[in-house]
This record gives sequence, C-alpha cells and structure tokens, in this order.
Amino acid sequence: MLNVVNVDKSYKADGMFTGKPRKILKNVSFECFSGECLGILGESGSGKSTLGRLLLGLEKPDRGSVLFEGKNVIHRTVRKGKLSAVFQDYTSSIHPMFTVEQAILEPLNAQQSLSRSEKRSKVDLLLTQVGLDPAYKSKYAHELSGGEAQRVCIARAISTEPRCIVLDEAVSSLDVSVQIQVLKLLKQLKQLYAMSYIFITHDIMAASYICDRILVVKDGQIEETIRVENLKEAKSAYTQRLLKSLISF
Ligand SMILES: Nc1ncnc2c1ncn2[C@@H]1O[C@H](COP(=O)(O)OP(=O)(O)OP(=O)(O)O)[C@@H](O)[C@H]1O
Repeated sequence: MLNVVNVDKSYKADGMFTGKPRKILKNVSFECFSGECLGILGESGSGKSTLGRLLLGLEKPDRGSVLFEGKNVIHRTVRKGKLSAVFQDYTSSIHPMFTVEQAILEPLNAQQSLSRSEKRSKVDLLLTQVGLDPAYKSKYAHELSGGEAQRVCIARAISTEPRCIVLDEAVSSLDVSVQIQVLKLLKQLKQLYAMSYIFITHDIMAASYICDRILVVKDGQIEETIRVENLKEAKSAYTQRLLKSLISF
C-alpha cells in the first residue's frame, strides 16, 4: 500500500543554503501493508521524523520515491483524504482561535460530498468515537488537557476515513496513564476504520503494544525489520539496549 523505494534525503548542516549537505536518510526502502501497524523505532536524530515528512509528501526525497497505492505522494491529489497525520505537539496542532468543531471540520470542509448538517453530525460522531462528549465541540485548545487535545487531533485525522495515518511520537508527550488510554483508542479505531498506521517512536513499550512489525532505524538506515512477537530475538544493539532497560526496570 505505502511503498518507500531507495529514498535518500540530505539537509545542509546549518539548515540554510550554505554548508555541506549531510545525508539524513540513506537508501531507505520498505513497504507498509494494508491494515498493518508498522513501527519506526530509533534513537533521537536517527531520521524518523524526516522519514515521516517524506511519507506524508510534505518534503521531497533527493533520490527514490514514496508511493501510495502505486502513485507518488508528492502529488496532493494522491494523498488528499487518504493519508493523514498525528504529531507529538498536540497543542500547536490545533489552531488557538478554532473551536474543537472548527478544528475537526478543517479537513472535512475540503470534502464536497457532505452537506453542512452531515459534517456537523460527523463531528459529534467522531468526538464520541475518540471518547469525548460532543459538548467538547465548543471548547478551544487551551481549555483541553493534553490527552483531550490529542483525542481531538486523532478525531481530525480519522475524519476523512484515511487509509493510513502517520503517527509521529503521538503519545510521547502524554502522561503514562493517558498514553495507555490513547494507545488503546488508536487500536480500536484502526479496527473500526480498517486503516494502516505508521507509528514513529523511540518508545519500545508503546511500539510493542500497538505495532505488528517494527523497522529499527539507525543513522538514517534501516538496521533491522522485525515482527513484534520476535522482538526478543532482535539483533540490533539499539533494540537490545532498549529491551534490557525494560527488563532492569
Ligand atoms: N529541516 C532540516 N534542516 C536541517 N537539518 C534537519 C532538518 N530536519 C532534520 N534535520 C536533521 O536531521 C537529523 C534527523 O532529524 P529527525 O528529526 O528526522 O530525527 P528523529 O529520529 O525524528 O529524532 P527525534 O526522535 O529526536 O525527534 C537531525 O540531525 C536533525 O538535526
């Protein structure tokens, strides 16, 4: 369904137009299958979020391509309504001047097929599906807790019934107890909407709870691909280190 083929990506060292480019992603190839939750696990700076932006068509690879159902995601029409995202920073993901209803309606408004009243009742349904009372629709972002705000971001991400959601550290900023609730919710919604997830994280516990398969990224390369049930046999030093830290904890 989502195919990454021989992708390279570099950035200028200072992020500007001067300086020597540094290769952040090196010949990355993999596929995320329909209905799968694919984890992308790696330490800070390994290139996970860069990969996430390329998957969403927000940036262009220097070499190679990202194909969604055979078509390049760089074209807006290929990803519109079918690919969506939930990021770590839930507070800035919701426009401060928007009510929850306006935030959820944003992607829905691009859909011509729904009438205004259909869109309104869809907002109520989406809020219920993410475990929030429909009365939340008149609240603003600053009136929400972290967990509530992330639920609103999830409601917005599923509003167009996408085929795939890229979740970049989507639970990392939440309290541990709220993380578990949101992970459970994501699992239920994945079933309900028959979606795929790309779950970007440095948290092996969260990844092993929600993912079917995990790609371990190191220095911009895929070090290992492993099914969650085989995690204990992971070869990469990074994964072994993470597993050990869990056991000693
Ligand atoms: N727009 C940019 N311009 C220049 N360098 C960048 C840019 N985006 C990312 N980088 C660099 O690319 C490297 C990989 O960053 P990236 O955010 O993809 O890593 P990550 O694995 O997601 O890290 P973290 O877990 O800390 O978020 C970092 O060294 C970062 O400084």
